[in-house]
Amino acid sequence: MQEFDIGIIGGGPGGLAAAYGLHARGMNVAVVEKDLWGGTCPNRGCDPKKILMAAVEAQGHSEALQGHGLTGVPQIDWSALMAAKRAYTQKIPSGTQGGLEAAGIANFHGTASFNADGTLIVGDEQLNAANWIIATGQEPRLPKIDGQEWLRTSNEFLDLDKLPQDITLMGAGFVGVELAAIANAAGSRVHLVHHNARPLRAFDQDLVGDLLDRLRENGVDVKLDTDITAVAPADDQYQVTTATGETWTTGLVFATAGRTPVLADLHLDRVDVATTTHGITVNGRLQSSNHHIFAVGDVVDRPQPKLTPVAGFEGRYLTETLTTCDSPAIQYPVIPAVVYGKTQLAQLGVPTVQAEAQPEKYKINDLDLTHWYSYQRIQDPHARIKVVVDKATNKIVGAAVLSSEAEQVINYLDFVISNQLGMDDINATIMAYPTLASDLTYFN
Ligand SMILES: Cc1cc2nc3c(=O)[nH]c(=O)nc-3n(C[C@H](O)[C@H](O)[C@H](O)COP(=O)(O)OP(=O)(O)OC[C@H]3O[C@@H](n4cnc5c(N)ncnc54)[C@H](O)[C@@H]3O)c2cc1C
Ligand SMILES: NC(=O)c1ccc[n+]([C@@H]2O[C@H](COP(=O)([O-])OP(=O)(O)OC[C@H]3O[C@@H](n4cnc5c(N)ncnc54)[C@H](O)[C@@H]3O)[C@@H](O)[C@H]2O)c1
Repeated sequence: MQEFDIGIIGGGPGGLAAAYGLHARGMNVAVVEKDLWGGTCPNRGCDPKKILMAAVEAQGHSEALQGHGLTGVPQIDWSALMAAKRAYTQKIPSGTQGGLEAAGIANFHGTASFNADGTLIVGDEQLNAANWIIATGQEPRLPKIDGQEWLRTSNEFLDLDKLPQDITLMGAGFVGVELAAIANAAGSRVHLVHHNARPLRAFDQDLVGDLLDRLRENGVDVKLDTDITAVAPADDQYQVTTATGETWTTGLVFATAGRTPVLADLHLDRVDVATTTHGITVNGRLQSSNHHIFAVGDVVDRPQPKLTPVAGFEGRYLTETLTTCDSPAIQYPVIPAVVYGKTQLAQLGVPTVQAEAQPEKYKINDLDLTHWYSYQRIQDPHARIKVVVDKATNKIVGAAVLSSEAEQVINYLDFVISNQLGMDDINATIMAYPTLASDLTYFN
């Protein structure tokens, strides 16, 4: 039996943030990982996806400048792009584990499960800790349809040796829309199929509509209100069937219909940890129904979006909580969300739908940016922002942005909102011109 102050299950962004923070505060910490050290984000999530997106973005910028100074649209060489991605991801697990070793943090590779006495089994090892942190993340959900066994997931997409000429994505959430943008840019015919009329439902629906229009213009077959009911092999391809009897043949079908918490191996029933279908139930201190077991990251049942910076924020919060008496409940700052692609959709702070419902409190500046200098310069085909302003303070409290530059604009606005800056503060700052940052002056 090995004894620790804190045992952390899951070596992704949430678990690692907690591990390094608690170790720095003098705690004797152990981390357990069953698969790839580093977790989803750097191995099969954000980072590999964004490497593929680099080529997508470059192609999008080149397309926009055809007839405006550039000729010839660059084509994506999938094998070379995948090699570039692998050159990055292959180093992640060993590099992450090496970092733990170098810091002197105990690490165990294997699947962790609890015993009824509250100790943890990892292969042949038995660990005991005063407190535990569960950071086991989420995994792709496979919808229950005929031929479920033929469905692939984002894990396989982000490591495909060869991209089929035709693919089908089942679900138009973050993952489905981003993979559609990548496959479309790389030359595949993409069917993006969503079961209801509200894809990316957490985002401003006008801007989601604009984004889907852009995908359609680029050749993506977007099907809303369409239920895929069966997938069956057909020669070396697959036949897809919908509830209305529509069928088509496609190279591969990917389930992009959401993710589900990774709990199965843990035997949480043995240690009285309450869960829902959305993950581990926690109080404001990220403490589960077992007061010695905490949870962070994607595996937590909470309303905040499941993103890497949120997992890291929670990990750092537990560093405080587990080393300080009477720490307050977690308070999240505003959280930016970005759907990447040639056209990016980003959102932050008070949602436009909430602002529309409270016209006495908020005004919305709905600005078509397409003809603004920053976007004309790069010939961005469609750029729009909705800025939510609190009428009482005249300060920006939220925004929804659609453009090829939305990821940058949303981070500038994050800085403005998080620091409660007003237009006077913005105008008092001299920013390099002409840049996206200097546009901030004109948003309110
Ligand atoms: C395709 C894709 C793209 C994404 N893009 C972005 C993006 O652009 N920006 C962004 O902010 N977020 C993005 N995300 C979300 C982001 O990856 C997650 O929010 C983040 O990884 C959550 O971190 P985590 O530590 O909670 O979980 P994870 O990173 O999932 O880590 C959990 C770890 O726990 C391990 N584990 C599970 N069970 C056990 C067990 N019993 N014993 C031991 N170990 C166990 C797992 O193997 C895993 O390594 C993306 C996700 C996907 C799938
Ligand atoms: N850029 C980013 O930051 C980024 C990228 C990818 C993932 N993520 C994170 O990972 C999480 C999971 O992403 P996701 O896209 O897997 O989930 P999601 O919940 O964002 O989207 C899944 C979508 O699939 C739909 N769906 C469910 N069942 C379906 C079915 N049978 N047929 C068709 N559609 C169906 C759902 O209505 C939903 O809109 C996100 O919520 C986000 O927090 C973030």
